[in-house]
Amino acid sequence: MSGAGMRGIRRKKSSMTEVKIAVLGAPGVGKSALVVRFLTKRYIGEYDHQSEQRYRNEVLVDGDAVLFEILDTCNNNGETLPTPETLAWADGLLLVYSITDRHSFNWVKKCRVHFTEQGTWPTRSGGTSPSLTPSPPLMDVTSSVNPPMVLLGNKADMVHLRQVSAEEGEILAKDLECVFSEVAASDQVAQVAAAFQDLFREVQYCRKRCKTSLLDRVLGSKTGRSYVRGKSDSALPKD
Ligand SMILES: Nc1nc2c(ncn2[C@@H]2O[C@H](COP(=O)(O)OP(=O)(O)OP(=O)(O)O)[C@@H](O)[C@H]2O)c(=O)[nH]1
Repeated sequence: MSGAGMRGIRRKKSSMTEVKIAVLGAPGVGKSALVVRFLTKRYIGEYDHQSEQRYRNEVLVDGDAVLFEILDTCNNNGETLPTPETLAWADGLLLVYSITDRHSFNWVKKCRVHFTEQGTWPTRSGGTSPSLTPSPPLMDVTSSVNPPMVLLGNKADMVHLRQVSAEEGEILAKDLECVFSEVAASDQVAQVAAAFQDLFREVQYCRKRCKTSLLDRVLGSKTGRSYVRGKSDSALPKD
């Protein structure tokens, strides 16, 4: 990000919130285009397909600087499902398909089954890939919870080639209990940024919920809290 772009960001290095996001999807759905759009506001049209890329950048969310670490994954054959290492590394997942590619939508559906089979957000003490440092434990690994996710139907500018309806995206998002939107990395800056920011808020909510449930357990509290996924923390009832 340019110096000018960073000028408005309040720098609180020591206490800056960090978030690790893995961008997952079938080949060619626009993963790199979305990441580059979010971090630089630019769209360059052609991107490296050979290897996964990692980015670290500060971005302003709700008035605070957040350090985004983003893994732009590489799925060369279109069959590979997210590895346990990637899932263990990430705080949140951006699941991407292209509205012009039915196979890419099916790939995300396969991921959903894959998560269910795993039964839980993979344990943080699991294996680490050589290039990835695991985050500290986020939540109780014995609980069965979906990872914080956002589902994106990319290439929404190509409606004439649409193969997946918006309704299908909404249904899948309901299933995954996550926020959904259709975007076009090629045209939209704000909408793409909003998707990453929504995911960050989901991760923050999860972190808070994890702390709360631990506290509940320690204090023996029986009070339950409900959460409407997709709402920002500000929309949640105050303790
Ligand atoms: N029309 C249109 N094309 C897009 C959009 N987003 C990405 N593309 C194009 O789709 C192609 C693939 O985009 P990438 O960002 O490389 O896709 P990827 O998912 O990272 O691809 P792999 O690295 O092969 O997995 C490129 O030619 C992009 O320019 C979009 O919103 N609309």
